[in-house]
Amino acid sequence: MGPSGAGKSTILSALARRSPGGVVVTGDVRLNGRVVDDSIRKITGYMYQEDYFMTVLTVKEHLRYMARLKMDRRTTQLKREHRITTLLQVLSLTSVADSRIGGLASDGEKGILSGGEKKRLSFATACLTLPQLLFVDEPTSGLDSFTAARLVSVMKSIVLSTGASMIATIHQPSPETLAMFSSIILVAEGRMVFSGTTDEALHFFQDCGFKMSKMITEGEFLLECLATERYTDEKQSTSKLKRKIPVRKLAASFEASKYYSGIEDTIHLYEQENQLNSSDFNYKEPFWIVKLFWLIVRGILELFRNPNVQWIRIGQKLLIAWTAGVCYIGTIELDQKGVQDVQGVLFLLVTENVFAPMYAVMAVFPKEYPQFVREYRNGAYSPSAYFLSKMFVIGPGAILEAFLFTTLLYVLAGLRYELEPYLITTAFTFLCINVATSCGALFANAFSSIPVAMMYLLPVEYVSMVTSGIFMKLSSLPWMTSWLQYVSWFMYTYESMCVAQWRGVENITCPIEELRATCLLNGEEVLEHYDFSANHLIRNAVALLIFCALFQIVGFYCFVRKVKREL
Ligand SMILES: Nc1ncnc2c1ncn2[C@@H]1O[C@H](COP(=O)(O)OP(=O)(O)OP(=O)(O)O)[C@@H](O)[C@H]1O
Repeated sequence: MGPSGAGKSTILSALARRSPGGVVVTGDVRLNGRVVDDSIRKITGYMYQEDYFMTVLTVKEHLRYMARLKMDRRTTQLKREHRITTLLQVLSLTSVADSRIGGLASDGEKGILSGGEKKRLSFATACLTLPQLLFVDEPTSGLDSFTAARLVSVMKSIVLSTGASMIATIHQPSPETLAMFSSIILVAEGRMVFSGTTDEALHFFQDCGFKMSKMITEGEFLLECLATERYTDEKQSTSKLKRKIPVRKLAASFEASKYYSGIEDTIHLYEQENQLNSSDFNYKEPFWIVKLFWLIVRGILELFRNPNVQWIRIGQKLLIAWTAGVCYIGTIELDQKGVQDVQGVLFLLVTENVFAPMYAVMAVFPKEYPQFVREYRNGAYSPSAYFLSKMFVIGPGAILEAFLFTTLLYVLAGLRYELEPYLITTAFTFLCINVATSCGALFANAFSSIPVAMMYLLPVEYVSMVTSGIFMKLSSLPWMTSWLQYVSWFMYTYESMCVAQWRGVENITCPIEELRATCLLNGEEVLEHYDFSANHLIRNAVALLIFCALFQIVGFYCFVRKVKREL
């Protein structure tokens, strides 16, 4: 307990070994005398001050997925369901078990669960694994004093029923709430100022010269003793304190007091009597592949539940295909004008299948990052399982969009009505889209923010587009930039689509016989005109697969590096 900014959350996360990146923690964290490492994350529960949930899930679904990701792999389905049902009942969440969790206030969405219900759901999530030690950061913030006291009371009964311990930070407890804590640690300016029972704390501060007015509660009195701001004019102070003592001095007085030596004796006793043995950590987390599976299932469910993500984008795609397609209806013939029209449609197919999926993926990673951080710090899954699950979840949606877009535009524009060219066009659309999504994942994770990522991505995209053969003859590229065509995934896709349309076309009409020398008279000439070769299909497919793999590997490396740096 301590005033705002005293360092409560910092010390709690340090004890739970969940400190954010950049926070330097010195010393050991000991559990019954034994030094613990980061594996403590898997065997302890942690409830954060702010809630982050996948808001389109229902309360029960959320708990079910978290149970699959976190509960001991030996737990049976029956026991999992029983644990969820019990928690829902004890935390009075049964009536909202099938309601969607709703958005965060900061999302601008209206939340379906109330603030108190979300706090209880957070607590249920932290309790799922029956942890023997629970860290709870400001469980009562934002709640009225009655609801806060009720919540702490329910938390305490759940924790006691499993024989566990709970360490909570608390800002301004009501007398009822404060009375529920068996001992308190008072913190100010990042220092421990007192540790013991509430009664001992009152005695300690009164010994230090503070006088408690009858007008204020015990909690208010303790907070006022720790208040760091100094009043220039005593009359401005609502405090009835006799005098102010700097926190540094208070901490020194505590260290010299009998209460402090009592703590040292207790620690010593615990070290001797309560050495943990390895069976205390008898927790077997679910297998990596099982976590990956449930992350994919959860991601797919979210995708289908969230119309903004999927259905609207599919509708938008079909609309673009239709709008573009109707402009070409009846225009494509095997003549000189038709060549330009076909090349135009192919250009639309390539660009539309690159930019939209790439930007969609770029938006996903930063949006979900806060929730990933929470779940990762709680030991729910690894960065590799999360990253791969995203690729699996985003891939099919993007492919469905591409398939619908390509098919509609292909038919409306009247590209070659034969199975083989259609299949080649669709296959390269799939490959291109996978390269684009992988590239989006790479840039989203390689840079600190999306604007910075865009700053680097746009030039790369433009170079890739300019050297694709759409805008200039590849043979006319100057020698120092001609190699760029081989790193242009636009080029590999565009060339393959051109081959699909023009390979085997034997006659393209020329309007004026005298101009035959300047006309493109068959498909082979069209391909030659663009410096493309009909033999490059396999090469292009392999190149796109290599791009995809490369972007995924580097993207994953950047994601892991970012996680390691920040967490
Ligand atoms: N021991 C410490 N040494 C240096 N800086 C610290 C220490 N403890 C906390 N801080 C810094 O003080 C600031 C406030 O810390 P923290 O958020 O933990 O406070 P809090 O008591 O939880 O605040 P609130 O009640 O407003 O959530 C943070 O910037 C944190 O990095």
